[in-house]
Amino acid sequence: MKVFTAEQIREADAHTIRNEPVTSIGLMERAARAIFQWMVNCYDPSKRIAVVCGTGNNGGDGLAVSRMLHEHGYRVDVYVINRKTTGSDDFETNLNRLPVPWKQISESGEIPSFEQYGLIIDAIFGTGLSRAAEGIYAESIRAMNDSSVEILAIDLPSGLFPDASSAGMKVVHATVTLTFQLPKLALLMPENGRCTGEWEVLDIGLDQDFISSQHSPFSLITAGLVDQLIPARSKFDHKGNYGHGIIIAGSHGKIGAAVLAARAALRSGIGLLTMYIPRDGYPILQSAVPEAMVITDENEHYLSGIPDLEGASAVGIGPGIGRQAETVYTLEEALRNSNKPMVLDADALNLLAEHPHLKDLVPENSILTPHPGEFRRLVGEWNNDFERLDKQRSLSRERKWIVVLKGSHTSVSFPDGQVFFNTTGNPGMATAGCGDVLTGVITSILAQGIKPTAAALCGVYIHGYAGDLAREAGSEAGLIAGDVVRYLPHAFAAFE
Ligand SMILES: NC(=O)C1=CN([C@@H]2O[C@H](COP(=O)(O)OP(=O)(O)OC[C@H]3O[C@@H](n4cnc5c(N)ncnc54)[C@H](O)[C@@H]3O)[C@@H](O)[C@H]2O)[C@@H](O)CC1
Ligand SMILES: Nc1ncnc2c1ncn2[C@@H]1O[C@H](COP(=O)(O)OP(=O)(O)O)[C@@H](O)[C@H]1O
Ligand SMILES: [K+]
Repeated sequence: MKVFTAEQIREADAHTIRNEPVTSIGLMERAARAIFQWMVNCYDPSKRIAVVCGTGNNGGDGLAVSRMLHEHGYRVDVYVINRKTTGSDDFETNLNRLPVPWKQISESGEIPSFEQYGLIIDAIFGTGLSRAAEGIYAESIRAMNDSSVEILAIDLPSGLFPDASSAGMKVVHATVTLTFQLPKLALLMPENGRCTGEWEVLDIGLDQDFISSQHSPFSLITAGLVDQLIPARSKFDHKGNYGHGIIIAGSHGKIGAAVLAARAALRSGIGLLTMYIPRDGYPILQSAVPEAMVITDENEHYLSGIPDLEGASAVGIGPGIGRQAETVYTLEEALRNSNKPMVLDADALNLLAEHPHLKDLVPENSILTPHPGEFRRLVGEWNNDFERLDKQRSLSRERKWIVVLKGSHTSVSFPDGQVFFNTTGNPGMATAGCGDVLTGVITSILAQGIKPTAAALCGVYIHGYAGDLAREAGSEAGLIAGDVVRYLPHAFAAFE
């Protein structure tokens, strides 16, 4: 699924109106109906609802939803902010159709007490926001946020720019955002998490051919996409068909990282797995993961040498390796000896940041999986998440790397400038070791002969999906990295 800019959404609206054909007010009615139907499934009519509208088309949506709610027995109070001049045509039409009286919120008047309501619908601004909300708009937003009432935002939380940073601006803190047809970039940015709440995309029937014809560098990773990319196994296959991966991991006190990566790799379909670890990890790894072969470094506590990488179909390096001076040699030699894309994670990335000359040795199309802290060490500071996204895309373009920037909606950037945002995963995965599991999953899929771009997308999606299944079976707080491994088979089952 593509992510569109506000401009592209406007064009898709206009194209649909011209070509379907449907009137502009007809399309607004459809959008409002989609919101209304979603609400009917979630809220019963006992909830008293405040609908706060601007005077553009987002406000028009709010008025149409108010009418539908009223007709179905919901108690709605409609507020319009600052109707000094006339609103958009469709706003005015819907104001005339409104079967209940409405109240004005003006610069000179009072802001209603929202505490009396069970729900606030935010229809002040959508994709048409042209500057920061100020004056009575900002005050209304503040009053909505200060109330303890749930807020449902239509299309976007008001005050949020769809395609640029809104850091420091007054923005509605929605509990849920129902956005039309396609997601907007702002919904994917961690800095906006407090404003967007949970969000969902509602189909309003915009022209699919037009949407397909439009280029966007941004997309979501969906189950449908993963289904197309993930390899099927066939009846006469043997383990030689599924690759031989080598994972270089662990140091004294962090052998668990190697165990997690190994278990995850084996649970992700790899044919053969060799783990390269410091010597004192040998009994732990062999007993914890008997399915893996183990080669040990001559050093007891940390890595200082390098295994033979000849014959490996993929190499992953980094989980728990630490930053010992001798381990720089391990990384450097692994990079020098690998003639194909690798997976680099954790301290391998920190060592790259500390020894920048090593960056030139990283094979093209390698997959780097930094969390934001590791990413900062690689590229420096950023002022907001849009700038962070620019830095990620630049790093991918300049170095020809696939960068997997981890977090909620992990972003996967390709050397050609494309970025895919993940749709699986949950805050329960913000716990030690989940990154090591991801390294195991991606290395495993890469070892099976899948292109690095596809391996990164499938790995990220399935890792998050396994985390979601683990949450379903337990809870967010109780989730540990081992649970993600445990649910990997169930996650893969969805694609067999
Ligand atoms: N036919 C269409 O184009 C459809 C549009 N839809 C709705 O229309 C919305 C976009 O509508 P609009 O383009 O009218 O824009 P909005 O309703 O988002 O808001 C723009 C209006 O607010 C004013 N404005 C912008 N920033 C302001 C600020 N900081 N302070 C004060 N006033 C400000 C603008 O001058 C304009 O009048 C979408 O988000 C969606 O909710 C949906 O009804 C689907 C169909
Ligand atoms: N709030 C969240 N929502 C979705 N996924 C998350 C969230 N927090 C963490 N994750 C996922 O969990 C993993 C954590 O990786 P990382 O921070 O490297 O952990 P560690 O270094 O402890 O192994 C990443 O894949 C990340 O995308
Ligand atoms: K809104």
